[in-house]
Amino acid sequence: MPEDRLLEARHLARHYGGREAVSDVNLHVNRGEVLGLLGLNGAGKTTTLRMLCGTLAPSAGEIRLCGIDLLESPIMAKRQLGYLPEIPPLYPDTRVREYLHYAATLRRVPRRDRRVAVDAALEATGLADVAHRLIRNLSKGYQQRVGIAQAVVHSPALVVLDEPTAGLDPQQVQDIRKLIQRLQRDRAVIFSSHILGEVQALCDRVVILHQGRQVYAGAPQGGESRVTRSFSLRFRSSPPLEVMAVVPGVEVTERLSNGYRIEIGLDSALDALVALSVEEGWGLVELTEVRPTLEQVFLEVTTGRVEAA
Ligand SMILES: Nc1ncnc2c1ncn2[C@@H]1O[C@H](COP(=O)(O)OP(=O)(O)OP(=O)(O)O)[C@@H](O)[C@H]1O
Repeated sequence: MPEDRLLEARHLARHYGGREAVSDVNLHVNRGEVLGLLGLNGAGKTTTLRMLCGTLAPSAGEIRLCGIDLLESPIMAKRQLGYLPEIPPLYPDTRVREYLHYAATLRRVPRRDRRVAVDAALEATGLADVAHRLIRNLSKGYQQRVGIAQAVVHSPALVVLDEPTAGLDPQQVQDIRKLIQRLQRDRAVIFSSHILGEVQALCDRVVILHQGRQVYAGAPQGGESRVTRSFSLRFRSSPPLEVMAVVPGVEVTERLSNGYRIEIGLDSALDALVALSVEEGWGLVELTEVRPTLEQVFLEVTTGRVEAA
């Protein structure tokens, strides 16, 4: 495993009763990176993040945090990460500094280091001016910052944030996004969102989950690692749709002038199609891979609609 790899999860799965909520999710994040987990409500984001953080046991799969196996050495592995759940674990009747001091104690920061650790977390999250205030009296945006401060008070290498901007007003959303970018500098961040633009703006890499399955892993611009690949084909003498539709492993998704746009699962299907074209004398003049944008991938998997690239 590369030295800078702070988290690696392989073949993660989780069932609730007999129902599969997450299946065969593989992801990693390196130091200095932000990884975005994108998906609609119910896609499996929270279930995945809870498994990564050791608060929910996977039904299958393995997780390594800074090289430490989470299932074999949970206490040591969990020291490496900070976690902000979807509902921040705040005590509204405590003051910000008092609460962070408590969080540092829970995180086993040595007593002599706690004041410095709390000051650093207050500073990093822009809370120094409200350190003496009751959490109950803070705005939702500031309460979310307190939630992030408790996740970083023990200086973890990896920070996991579950929908950190949900329910905030546009200004508060901007503030939290800037904060995520600052956190990334000397550690790694994983956060979940159902907002495509947010993930594109903040992330180095994106994983899209849909109905518990990983349907995309790659760059925020899109164009990589899809389960199926898309090609446009043009012919001198285009075969009829009925003929194209029965080529094994090839799915026609759009009719083009003198050709088709197709989806294939395996490269062998493409080889077979090219061979057939030669055999039948269709005169294949163009074969181009169509690399969809992240927006197209997201739309396609969430609505079942294929948009022209
Ligand atoms: N404790 C549970 N028991 C049974 N089913 C659950 C449980 N937790 C989640 N699920 C189901 O598992 C699926 C994935 O849920 P999960 O909360 O991980 O999705 P999500 O992408 O985080 O959605 P949201 O954005 O709404 O939180 C959903 O169908 C959900 O109803």
